[in-house]
Amino acid sequence: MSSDVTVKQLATTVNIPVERLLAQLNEAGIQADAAEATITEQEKLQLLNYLRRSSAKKEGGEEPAKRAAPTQRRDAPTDPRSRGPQSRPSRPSLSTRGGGTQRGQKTVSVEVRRKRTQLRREEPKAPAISEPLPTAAAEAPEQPAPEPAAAKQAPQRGVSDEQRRRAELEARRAEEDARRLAEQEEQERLRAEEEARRRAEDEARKRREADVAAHPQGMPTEEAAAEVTAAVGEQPAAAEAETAAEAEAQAPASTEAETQERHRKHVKKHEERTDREKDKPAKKAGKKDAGKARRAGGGVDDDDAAALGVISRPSVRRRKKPGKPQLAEKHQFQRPTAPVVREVEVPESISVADLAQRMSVKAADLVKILFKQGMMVTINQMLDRDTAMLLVEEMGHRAVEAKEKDAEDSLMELLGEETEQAESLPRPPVVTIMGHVDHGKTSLLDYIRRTRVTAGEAGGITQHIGAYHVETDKGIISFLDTPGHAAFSAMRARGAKVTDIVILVVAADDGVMPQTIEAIQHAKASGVPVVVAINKMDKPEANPDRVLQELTQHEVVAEEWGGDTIMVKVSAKSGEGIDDLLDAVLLQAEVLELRAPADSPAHGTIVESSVEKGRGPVATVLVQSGTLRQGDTIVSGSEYGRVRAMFNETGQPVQDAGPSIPVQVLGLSAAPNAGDDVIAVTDERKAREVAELRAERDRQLRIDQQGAANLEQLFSQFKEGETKSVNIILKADVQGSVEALREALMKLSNDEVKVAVVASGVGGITESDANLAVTSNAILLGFNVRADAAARRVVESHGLDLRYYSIIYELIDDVKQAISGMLSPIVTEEIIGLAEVRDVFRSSKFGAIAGCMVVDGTIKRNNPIRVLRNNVVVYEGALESLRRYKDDVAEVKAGTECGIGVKNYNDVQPGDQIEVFERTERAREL
Ligand SMILES: Nc1nc2c(ncn2[C@@H]2O[C@H](COP(=O)(O)OP(=O)(O)OP(=O)(O)O)[C@@H](O)[C@H]2O)c(=O)[nH]1
Repeated sequence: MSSDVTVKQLATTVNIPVERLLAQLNEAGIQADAAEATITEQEKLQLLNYLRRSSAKKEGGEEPAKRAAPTQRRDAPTDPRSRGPQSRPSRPSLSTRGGGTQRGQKTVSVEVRRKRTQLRREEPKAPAISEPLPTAAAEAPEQPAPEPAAAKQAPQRGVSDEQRRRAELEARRAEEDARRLAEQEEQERLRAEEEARRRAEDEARKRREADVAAHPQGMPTEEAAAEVTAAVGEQPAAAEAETAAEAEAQAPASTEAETQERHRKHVKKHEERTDREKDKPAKKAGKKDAGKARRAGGGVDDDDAAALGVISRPSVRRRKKPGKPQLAEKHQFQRPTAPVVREVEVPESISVADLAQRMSVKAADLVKILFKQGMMVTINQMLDRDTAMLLVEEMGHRAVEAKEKDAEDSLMELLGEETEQAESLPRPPVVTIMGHVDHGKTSLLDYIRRTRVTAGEAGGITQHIGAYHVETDKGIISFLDTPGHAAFSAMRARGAKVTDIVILVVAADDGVMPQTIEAIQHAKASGVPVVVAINKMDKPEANPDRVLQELTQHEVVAEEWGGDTIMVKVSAKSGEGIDDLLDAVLLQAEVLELRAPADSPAHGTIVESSVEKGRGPVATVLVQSGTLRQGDTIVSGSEYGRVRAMFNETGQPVQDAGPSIPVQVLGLSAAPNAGDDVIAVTDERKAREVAELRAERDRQLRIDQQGAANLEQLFSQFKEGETKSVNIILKADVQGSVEALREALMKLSNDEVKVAVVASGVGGITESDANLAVTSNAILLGFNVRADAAARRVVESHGLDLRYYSIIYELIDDVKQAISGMLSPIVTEEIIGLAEVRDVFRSSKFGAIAGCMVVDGTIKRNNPIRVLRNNVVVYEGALESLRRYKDDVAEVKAGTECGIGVKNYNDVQPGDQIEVFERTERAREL
């Protein structure tokens, strides 16, 4: 076969214009001026050499021979035609193409080849493929043909790179998924392992598939581009095909090896994690399994899918799942930006946890805050109200004192419910008689009682129990047996609204007098209707019209004068008009429509009480609603008890008493006060609880109102001549001091003021001393001794006056000056901190350092101190050093450890206390 071709044929073969080929031939020194000119094989080679030289010059001016070697070496593994001298045309082909604007493309192609070369470690078939080289060289002029192909391959290679990256990304994501899933397959470990293995296999297969899918598309295309770019002519096609096939076989092989390695690592990691984390909920794992299965099947994560613009079914499901979190995010977004200020109700005492809950914060946060403030607390520790309120304010909320719903409240609530439920029936009126002195109140009450109260069989003598009831033809009336508005207003002041109707007694011979007016005012202020009894009508000087007229001036207008007040002319002496009066009262009661339930627990008021010899506490109870029965447990004020017996106003025992009926009750723990309420309760324990609560409240009230024995108060009272004795309880460190002080104090007594040392002794002030001070209204004086914690509690709760002294003169002088009312400005000592010595360290440099725990207040570096041993002062001085760890500090708060060095005192012992105090002076106010 002749290798000679015409220029046209060659131009067609290499796909360049004939003119351009002719120009190149001419430049190469080959005579060819027409398309039909024949080009010999020799001329072809000549052209090829020319083109190669030309390319070399353009690329760097190097000689082709010099440059050939590296080119060959580089190309050798991939391009079989580069082997041997014939392979050189491959470079000129590039050069030819690379001239001018084509250069960039050429460079890209070379890079691709190199890349592929790196992937292919072996080139066993290179010699075989090199066979067509001469042909390839001969075909050199045909190089322009690959140009478009190469140009097209560039984006293709880009796509293949993208695919490879994606495949790798997939692999990585699959691994990540596997890891996440593995973490959540705890309780179903075996199954999870099995499944993970299966999934890992799936992934590996998928990755292989992905790689295979990526490489066959990418590599051969890329390879073809490289081959086409490198080779010229059609002959290399077979070799190229082989190379491509080889690449196909090779590249996945290496990728697969890597994949398998990754897979092995992944499975191992997964198993380790699975073993490590077994305690997560199986449910979660199950859910994740489902997701895993989906992902394994889909092979593409949602993110990938999104990146690829693909929405797979699993991804749709996964998108659905975060629905709630999305909502939550929405809420979060809408969360108010301003701090939420809560109104926090703070009871007397509250645990840290409860307080945190009321503020909707973590208990641990409160513990932290308290810790910063020097309080070491646990979440279950109870905080007092003051601390809790400060804490609430600290957290930015508003603290309000909680209104405690105590036993009393709940009892009253229960009573209210029961009263409401019971049927309300008409009840008798309760009457109080008021009027001016000597207008005949007592006489009237006595007359009614004497004539109306059915006397008991035993002696027929009516009892004075503070109230009685009478039975008339028209109904029952109860009278409170303590006349006068003072008693009435006293009851009112105690909140007892007992009276329904007031009988205002006005002596017909005396008319309206000052107390008559007061009575009118009291009755009106209370909204209680008045029935006027114009008394002493039997007297000749009686002038009822004058009474009517005077009453009118005080807006009490008789019916006959156009008003609404019933006025009855009576005589307590003769009994005239008494029935009319009772009728009038019942008529008024009718108007008032008085009703109360009878079938419910009793609720009433104490009218009178006393302690009688042989009977114990006796109380007259006016039942206001319900029925009081013998055997009932009642609570009255701060007393309680079981109704042992009940008597009526004639002294006869009764079993029960309904609304508006007064009875005398035996069985209370002590005599309650007039005006105290009486409540029947079903449970004695509850009665006691309420009574104790009230007793405590009363006690506190008394303390608040009166205060306890106070030196300043006593001394100020001396001036007013109200107090004639000063009671003192004296405790000192040694007997000598006690005696000396006692004697000195006794000498202070004079004719006007008596100083009484109620008790004295050696040692700290104890709880018993403090209690004695309470009962004897005494002042506590400690000389070189201190009160213990229990004593301090009593002192605080009763507001006792407790003073500490270290100098006898000062103590005596204080009392003396106080007595003489010449107290100079008061120098008070306030103990601001107390530390307990836990351990003592000896240092040659610092002497004895006491390792302390601050138990109360704050230890301040510059304040004076005292060292106490068993509550007795053993040293007074100053601090040498105050340290926290190695730092010198100015102060240390309660609950914190510190190191204390006492100036000039090295005898500190574990168990000692170091108190830090502050002296303040203030002017006396007398
Ligand atoms: N003639 C006459 N004297 C009466 C009548 N009522 C009371 N007295 C007399 O008036 C005096 C005072 O009567 P009391 O019943 O003590 O009057 P009181 O309002 O209770 O007086 P105090 O308890 O001091 O507030 C007594 O001497 C009675 O005897 C009456 O209706 N007619």
